[in-house]
This record gives sequence, C-alpha cells and structure tokens, in this order.
Amino acid sequence: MSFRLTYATMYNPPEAMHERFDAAMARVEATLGGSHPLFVNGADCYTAEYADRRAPFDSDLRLGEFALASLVDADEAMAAAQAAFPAWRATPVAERARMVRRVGDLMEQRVYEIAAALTLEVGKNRMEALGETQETVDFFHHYANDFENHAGYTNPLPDDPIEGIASHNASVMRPYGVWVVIAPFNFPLALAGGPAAAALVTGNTVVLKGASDTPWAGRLLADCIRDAGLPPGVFNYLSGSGRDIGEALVQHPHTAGITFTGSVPVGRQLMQHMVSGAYPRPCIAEMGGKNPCIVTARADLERAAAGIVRSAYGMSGQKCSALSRVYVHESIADALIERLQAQIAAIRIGDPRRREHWLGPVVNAAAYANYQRYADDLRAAGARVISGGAQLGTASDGAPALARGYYVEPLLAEASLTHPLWRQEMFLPILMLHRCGDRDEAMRLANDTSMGLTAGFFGAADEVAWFHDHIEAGVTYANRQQGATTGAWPGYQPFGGWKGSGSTGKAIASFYYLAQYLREQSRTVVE
Ligand SMILES: NC(=O)c1ccc[n+]([C@@H]2O[C@H](COP(=O)([O-])OP(=O)(O)OC[C@H]3O[C@@H](n4cnc5c(N)ncnc54)[C@H](O)[C@@H]3O)[C@@H](O)[C@H]2O)c1
Ligand SMILES: N[C@@H](CCC=O)C(=O)O
Repeated sequence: MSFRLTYATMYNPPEAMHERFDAAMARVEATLGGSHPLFVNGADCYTAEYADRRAPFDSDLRLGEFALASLVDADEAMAAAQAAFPAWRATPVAERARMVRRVGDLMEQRVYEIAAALTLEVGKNRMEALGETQETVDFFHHYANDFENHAGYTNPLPDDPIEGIASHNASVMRPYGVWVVIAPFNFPLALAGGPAAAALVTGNTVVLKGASDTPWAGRLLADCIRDAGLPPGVFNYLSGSGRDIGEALVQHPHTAGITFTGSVPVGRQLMQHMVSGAYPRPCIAEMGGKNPCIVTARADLERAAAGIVRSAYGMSGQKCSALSRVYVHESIADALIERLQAQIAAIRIGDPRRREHWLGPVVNAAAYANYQRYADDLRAAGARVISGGAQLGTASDGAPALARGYYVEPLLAEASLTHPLWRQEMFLPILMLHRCGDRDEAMRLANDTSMGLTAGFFGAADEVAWFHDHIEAGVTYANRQQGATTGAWPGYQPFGGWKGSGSTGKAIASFYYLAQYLREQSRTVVE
C-alpha cells in the first residue's frame, strides 16, 4: 500500500516528506516579516490596526504583521456575504462542488508551505502540521463528494393518493444564508476549512474568524479559496479578537448560522444567543474535552503506554481530543507507570521545525503560566508528580536554547479524586492517573464528567464490547497505540462530542454532517 498521511500513519513517513518539508520551511522563512491583510468581498482588505506576531518557540522570530479587523470590516464582510448569497445558492450543485474540490486541490499543491506556516505559527511538529493541512484538503474533497452523492439532498416523494388529481411532492434542502465560522487556535486551518467547506458546498456564504493567536492559517486558506475562483463575497476572512469581532459576528443581523469550535464557556454563550432573538438559528458548537482512558488488568501494556503518551502529550496536550485522565487496574498500575516513564523520558522537546523534536512549545504566555500554576496546585494538594512539572528554558534547568519559547515538561501525576483538575480541561501536557479496583469503577469515573468527546480503552478483545456499551463519548478507540484518544481523520473516524462537548450529536465528516447546514423545504405542487 502506498503511504497515505493521516494522524494514524504520521509516525512513520517516507523520507521524501521530510526533505520536502525542510525545503518548504526554508522558502517560507525567507519570506517572513510581511503584512497580512484580511480578505473581504474577493479582495485584500487593509485595515488600520495590525498585530505583530512571533513564533511560540522563539520570541526572536518575527512572523509578520497580521490585520486586526475593525467592527466596520466585520460589517463589510457580512454585507458582502449577504449580497453574494442569492447567486451562490443558485449555482448548480455540480459547479459548487467543483469549486470546493478545487480549493482542496490547490491546498494539496501547497501542502508543504502551508504546513511550514502552521509549525511557525502554532508550534506544532512537522507531522502534525502536514497532517492538519492534508486533513483540510480531505475535508474539501470529502464534503464536495458527499454533497454530490446525496444529490444535493433533493428527494422526490410519492404523489398524494388523491384520485383524479396530480399532486407532486418533494423534499428539498436549502441553505440558510450567511454562515459564520469561528475557529480555535490549535487547528486553525482544519477547523476553519472543514466547516467553511461544508457551508460553501451546501450553498451558504461564509465569514470566517480565526483565533487571535493564529491569524496566518486562515489567511492561507483564504488564498486557496480566492485562487480556486469562488465569486467575490462568497468567502470572507477576518482575524481579530473573539470578544470584539467574534461577538460582533455572532450578534450581526445577517448571521443565519454558526459553526463554532472552541472552549465550553464561549460555545455555550454562543448557543444561548442563537436560540434567543426573533427566532432560533442553528449553532454547531464543537467544544472541549476531558478525555479518559481505561486500562484493564488484561491490557497489552506496551501498546497502552504508546497510545497514552501520544494522546496525552502530542501537540503539548493542546487537542480537544487529548487524553487527560487514565484509570488503570491496580494490579498493573506500577507496570504501566514504569512504561509511561520510559516513554516520557524518550520524548524529544525543542524547536518544532527540526525533525527530531516531537514536542514543541505551548501556544502562548498564558498557557505557559497556567502550566506552572497547575503543576504547583497538584503538588500543593499532595499529588504524586511522577514526571515533569517544570517550565523549560528557565535559568536553572540547563536548557538555555529553550528560553525563548514556551516549553514545558510532559507531566504525569497521581492525584486524589477530589482534586478539581480531574474535571477541568487544562489544554496542556498534563495527565492524571488513578488506580481502580475493577473495570466498573474505572467506567464510572471515566463517565463522571460533563464532557464526552473522546475516550480510549486498553484491554482484552472480549472486553471491547463492554467498553463501547458503557462509555459516554462520541469518538472511541480500543487498543489503539497510534493514539489512545486522538487522531480522527475525515472518512475514517467521524469526530464529534457527546454531553457538554458538542451541541448536535452529529460528528464532523459524518454521514449526517452536511444536512446541518441546510433547512428542509417540503414542496407540494398540484397540476
Ligand atoms: N470539539 C472539537 O472539535 C474541538 C476542536 C478543537 C478545539 N476545541 C476546543 O477549543 C478550545 C481551545 O481553543 P481556543 O483556546 O481557541 O478556544 P476559545 O473558546 O478561547 O476560542 C475559540 C474561538 O472563539 C473566539 N471567541 C472567543 N470569545 C468569543 C466570543 N465571546 N464570541 C465569539 N467568538 C469568541 C476566539 O477568538 C477563537 O476564534 C479547547 O476547549 C478545545 O477543547 C474543540
Ligand atoms: N481531530 C483531532 C482533534 C481536533 C481537536 O483539537 C483528533 O482527532 O485528534
């Protein structure tokens, strides 16, 4: 089988992938320092204010200046999207699908350059960055194909059974209008591009807002959409603060629907807003996780340790799918901990541009400070900190090369079940472990959370059905060493949360996803 990049295969890429990434990184670095405007109504939009941005792994490395949208810019983007809606909605399905697919094609041609930019902007390692870019390509292709396969969701229905009268029926799905997409910092391309692709192919027009820490990714997406030839106003890109520009978009009278990906508090606020007002409007909110993994007495511990470490610490724990809680049978807990310690010790931390570094920094100064606060909280509460617990690059740790970045150690701790961090999403490389007397106790604790995004299991084959029957999570993995709770890929693993992790119960890239961007119209026509 030829190599196909997914989050499950990214651990063993062909050598050529490294060579191409290194070459692309050199090209992208040679152009750093430029000015990056917004994209509104088919044109670059130069605005009054710009934010200077630096790499999270090196404060001396200036990426460039990125436009900060004003309220006027937001209004212009919404007006452009509203004006473009009638013609885009009327564009034949095949033509919309062709253009959306073309965005994916163009992004695929630029996959190495865009991945290099993601490494520079977010601090993720090269395989995570290449993975995210390829995932975005796949979203554009997947949704274009899916919409065509559903024949645009138009379904003829039987004529009414009225004698002597021809009364024809059909169900037609129609787009809503201007769809606002609000993206998080950690997957600023895929979680902007995926929802945008879904909204566009179904006939909505889009205004995208990127996260404040990651304005570059959205602009690179906008370039692909512009070059694919989508008409002016169909897609618009803004970067700026959530509190100002995000809220302005959410409150805007043209907003017909929203896809928000981000934290629980913000997601809940948006959902509440969208059900209030003159009438309720759709809000697809993909939110946080507090993802558990159960390890039973009969688990393969080598496999478990590999899967746990990849999911707890990959991308410095800054994935909604990241593993933060392990419940392990007491009879094998020490053996598992020993293996986890060995795996953690082997993690190479440093400049994420270099292929040997699996772990880069956390995203910003606030996350860096939170890490130390949580580590100190755990210690103060009497937790047993088994590995990690310190920021790196401080004067005393002997790693001055790391001093210009937000580097921290992967942390593993055993803590009392009453500790508040068992319930709080930290979004950092912090894993907490608890020893359980039996698997039912482990399941009870795993489900004792208001969130339900992903969950992992390591045990015997005849225990897997029990895991699936009882676990309360939208994305589940059994005995997966490629990632105990992380690494879903469009077309392979639909991705969406239960309980407080998601608002719809329908997953990204699932069979049911695109229908959420459409409203049904029942049509009866009597001859
Ligand atoms: N379920 C998923 O698929 C998924 C995927 C990735 C990340 N996440 C979650 O995202 C979070 C991390 O991302 P983050 O720190 O960027 O999240 P965040 O909630 O701080 O911000 C997300 C986006 O919302 C914007 N925003 C903030 N306040 C706003 C407001 N009042 N009105 C409108 N927009 C506003 C931000 O500017 C950003 O673009 C974690 O909780 C993580 O679990 C979930
Ligand atoms: N889709 C990614 C997570 C995205 C959220 O941050 C995964 O499955 O690991």
